[in-house]
Amino acid sequence: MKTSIATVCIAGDLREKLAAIAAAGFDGIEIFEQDFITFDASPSEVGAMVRDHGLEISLFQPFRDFEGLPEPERARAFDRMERKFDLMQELGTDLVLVCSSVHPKALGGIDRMAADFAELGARAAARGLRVGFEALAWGKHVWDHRDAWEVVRRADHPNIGLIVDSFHTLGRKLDPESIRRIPGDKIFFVQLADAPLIEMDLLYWSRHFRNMPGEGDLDVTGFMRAVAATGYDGPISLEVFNDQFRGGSPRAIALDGHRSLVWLMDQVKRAEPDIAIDVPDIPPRVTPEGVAFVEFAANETEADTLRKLLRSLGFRLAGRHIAKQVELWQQGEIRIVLNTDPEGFAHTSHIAHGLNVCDVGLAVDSAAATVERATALGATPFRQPVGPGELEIPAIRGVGSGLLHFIDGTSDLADVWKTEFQPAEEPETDAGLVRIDHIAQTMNYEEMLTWSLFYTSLFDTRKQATVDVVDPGGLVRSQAIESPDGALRVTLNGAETHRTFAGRFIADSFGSSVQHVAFATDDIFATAEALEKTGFQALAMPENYYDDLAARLGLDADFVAGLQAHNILYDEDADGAFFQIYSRSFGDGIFFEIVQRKHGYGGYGAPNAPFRVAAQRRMMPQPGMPRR
Ligand SMILES: O=C(O)c1ccc(O)c(O)c1
Ligand SMILES: [Mg+2]
Repeated sequence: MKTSIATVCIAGDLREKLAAIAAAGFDGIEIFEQDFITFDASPSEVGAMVRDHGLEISLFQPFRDFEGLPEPERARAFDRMERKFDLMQELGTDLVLVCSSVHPKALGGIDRMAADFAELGARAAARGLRVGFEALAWGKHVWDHRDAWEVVRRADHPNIGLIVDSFHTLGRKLDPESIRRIPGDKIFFVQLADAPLIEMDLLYWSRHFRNMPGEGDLDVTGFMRAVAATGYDGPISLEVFNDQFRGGSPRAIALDGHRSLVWLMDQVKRAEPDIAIDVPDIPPRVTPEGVAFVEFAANETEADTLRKLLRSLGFRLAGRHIAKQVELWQQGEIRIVLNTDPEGFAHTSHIAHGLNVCDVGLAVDSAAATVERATALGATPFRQPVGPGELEIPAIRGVGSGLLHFIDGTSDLADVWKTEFQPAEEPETDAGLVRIDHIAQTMNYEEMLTWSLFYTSLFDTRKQATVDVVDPGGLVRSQAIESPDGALRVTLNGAETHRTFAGRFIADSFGSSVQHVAFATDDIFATAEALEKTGFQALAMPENYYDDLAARLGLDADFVAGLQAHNILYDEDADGAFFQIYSRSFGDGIFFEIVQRKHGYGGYGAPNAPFRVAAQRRMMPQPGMPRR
């Protein structure tokens, strides 16, 4: 199955767009007329430029306000189309999209429109060209693909077909199943876009908020299943109008687009096993089993700070690497790897970002299958030289600057801690931290969709609704991505400005990455008491917070006093309760969190986030003042 993307989807001039589209692996493009007109080269030069990139022009679009016009506008529309036919022939494409009319003079009537298309079909056929009719969700008379299909059916011309666009169908809440009964050879082209569910004017929503399949809330998979069932075997093409994408990195957006199509067609193929769909077989979405380790890159001074902090959190040094300056710190099932080695990826990462989480290890069923799926989705596999006695652990580059390693239980990989580390013989210590609850990654707001698509396309995960966290320096949008059983929980935090605590972290560490790691305890008060003995310094929460908490949730005074005594933050949802303790931040604003989930609490303490952020900001060094 061929893939295509409309040139409107991404930033840059036509040349930059083509380079990015070709590099991402697409087969073709929809040339948006605007992109052609603004480019200073002849149609045949543009056609050659596209083909030089190994791409074909799968569609020329849009042609507006064609059908249903009275004379003399009708004759004018045909003349106009003849000029565009000339252009298409010079460009080297045989298909044009006509979108349903919004012309004030356009008349209704299926037969009138069908007659216009029948005549247009004859003119197109004379030149060996084809015309596809698309129902815009806000068309004057035609705004439903079923009506567009009826026009095409009655036009009854081999050179006239239907174009379906998931946004117009799903945005109008039309049932995509109605597409299943249309003959596949009468569908000339398929455009795909997703969008977040926001109540607003259809046209505005379409022109500014579309996103890649899987990035929004529409059932693009259901739409594409119905299309696939018709036997349609033409290109599947992205047509995404999005303000951020237009100003984003052409390469990154093109890669996201290609990834979304690979994900989509894999979903469709699995859901419709009886339909022959011409896409390669790839391993299924991976079920994460947990976070196997979190690795910090540090220099010696930073490593000392981190060691002290880890000890104060109840961790112990569990092992030293057989060959490298790498330590393993452990508590419960939590493994923190501290890498100060002067060579390798961690060192390079430290040079670029300073103290940072350079690597996250995930436990999966099959590490090899995970890398295979990730690679099919456009991720870059990672390798570095393996020393004697070391294992080759499958890895990829994550979306930020870090790595993701995959550890499975079926091979020697499960024994990596025994194979590569010598026990440190330190006495067992414990503050009751048992496992990693979640990992929080911070990025610029514009990168959030890239990250969420990365996780949701590779792993069996779902997105929670986005919440806004108000930082005194601006908004931070936060979205959780979770596997069904919670074994992997990642929160994505998109900073709009560099004045927020999260934004400052990105600026100071020169890139997006893990800003905090949350450890789970099964008894927050026991943990808090243990931490008092180990010298842990919690982030101090103000009295105002506790007064409000008591009032807001109607809590018992003794209970609130207990929370306050240990700087514990608290939240409740319909199911259960949530307790949080924060560490002070270190490095460029990294911190740890300790959480307890009671009775299936499903969130992340979003109501507490503004108060936590404010407390962290109070601890930040102010100009001319020492850090408190
Ligand atoms: O917003 C528009 O006008 C427009 C144009 C062409 C399309 O294919 C489309 O889906 C929307
Ligand atoms: Mg369209």
